[in-house]
Parts: sequence; structure tokens; C-alpha cells
Amino acid sequence: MYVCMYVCIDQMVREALRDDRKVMMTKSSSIDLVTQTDQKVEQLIIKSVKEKFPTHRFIGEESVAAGEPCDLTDFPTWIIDPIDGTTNFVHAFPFVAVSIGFCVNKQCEFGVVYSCLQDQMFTARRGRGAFCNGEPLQVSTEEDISRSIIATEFGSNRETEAIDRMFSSLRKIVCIPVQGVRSAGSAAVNMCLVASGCVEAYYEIGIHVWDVAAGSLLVTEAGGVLMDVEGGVVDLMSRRIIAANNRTLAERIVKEIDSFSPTRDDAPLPKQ
Ligand SMILES: O=P([O-])([O-])O[C@@H]1[C@H](O)[C@H](O)[C@@H](O)[C@H](O)[C@H]1O
Ligand SMILES: [Mg+2]
Ligand SMILES: [Mg+2]
Repeated sequence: MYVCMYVCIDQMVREALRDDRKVMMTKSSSIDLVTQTDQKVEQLIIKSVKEKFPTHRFIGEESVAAGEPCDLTDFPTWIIDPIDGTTNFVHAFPFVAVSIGFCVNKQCEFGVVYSCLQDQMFTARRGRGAFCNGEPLQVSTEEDISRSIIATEFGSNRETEAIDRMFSSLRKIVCIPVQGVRSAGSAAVNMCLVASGCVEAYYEIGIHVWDVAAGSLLVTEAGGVLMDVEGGVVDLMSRRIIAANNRTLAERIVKEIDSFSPTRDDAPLPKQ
């Protein structure tokens, strides 16, 4: 099932990148884009998994956008971001990933991120390590933020207060100074970069559970840590995350972040 699904998705994304990168609609804001490929890839994944595991549940980005609930219960649940980096996809900017996390009892059991244009398959299983195309991954051993590269993103929220806070945090981090700041345009790819040891840490406020479910396990299985932006335990529904190579760096980033709390992914839908 997995090989067949991988071949179909790979072909679907590559063909669409060549022939059809049109924006079909927007979601939370005018720059929160959806294409037909986002929907087609998600449907393919859900259909393939359902055939094999009819009782399992799903949290899929595009299904939630269409009104499905975003509840993470103790039931086996597949958390799917069919295209992480849709804006990249639309512009053919070459970081486009498919992200699938699988949780039981609210704990991630395995995570897969496929970075389509790099043809890199990142996989992690709880307690069994993280890999890229079968090669083991290890986070960076750097303890000093001033010798680090930090990844972050502005996401698709353009409300003035949120932007002010994001700029303020970023300004403080840049001025530490860090050696560099990077944005891959895909939360999942940023987390794979942390797991691979290429960047020391990634933080973002505004991501969703489907952006980071698989990446979270990749980071921890590669030896890294997850932390909330205020320093507590990360909550995948809270839309805030720091994924770092170690606690020292994560705690250092916490000190510089002007935090805020977007509406949670599992917040009840507003009454019509
Ligand atoms: O919409 P999408 O392309 O699946 O996911 C987005 C990307 O991961 C982006 O890098 C991040 O900044 C946003 O917060 C995500 O929502
Ligand atoms: Mg995403
Ligand atoms: Mg997406």
C-alpha cells in the first residue's frame, strides 16, 4: 500500500508542478492558498489508508477546511498535510512536502515527510530513530545560539499585532546575533532540517497540527527537543512550537519570543 501510495503521490505532485499550479481558493486569509493538488493528494491518502484500516480516524488539512472536526482523541489517528508548502508549490519554489503523522493515545507513533523535489523520504518511528532515505539522522550538537542557524516562518496571518510580535521576536533573535535565519516555506521541511542537523532550531506561531505532527517525531527521534514558545510542554493543537537540537537552544529562543496565542486547532467551531 505504502509504495503504491508513494508512487501515485510523487507522480501527482510532479505532474501538477509542471502543468497545473493554479490557486483554487483561499482559506484563513487571502494568502492562505489551496490548489486542486492539495485536495487530490489528501483524498488519495485517506482512501488508501481507509481501505486497510477502516476504523482509523483522520485529521486532514483540507478535510478540516471543508468542515470535518479537528479532534485528536485516543483512537488511532492519521494527521495529514497533503502539501506542506502550498505557496512554494504555486511558485515552483522547490520545497514541497507531504506530511503524515500517525498517533495513538495522542502520542505520535510514526511520522513520514516526503520532500517531493529533493526526493527525500524522512521517516521516524517512536523509539526507533529518524532516517532520510534510510540513513540515520542526528540533530546538531551546537549549544551556542550565536553559532547557530534558526529557521522560522511568517505563516499566513497578516494581522498587524501578530506581525509586530513576529518581527519583534525575529529582530531579537537576529541581533543575538545568530549566524543565519532561514525559511524553507514548509514547516515540515524546516523540522526535517532540524532533524538532519542543518539548522539548530525552528520556531513558529500559527502552524497547525498537520504541519508539525510528523516533523515533531522526526526531531525527537533524531535527538532533538520540542518546547512551547513560552517554555512549557509543547501542545500540538496550540499552534505554537519550538523544535530544537537541545534544551539549551530551545530555552534561549523562549527568552526572545514575544508570544501570542492563535485560536487552537481543536477550538469549537463558531456557531452559525
Ligand atoms: O498551508 P501549508 O502550505 O500546508 O503549510 C504552511 C507552511 O508550512 C508554512 O511554511 C508555514 O509557515 C505555515 O504556518 C503553514 O501553514
Ligand atoms: Mg502545512
Ligand atoms: Mg498544506
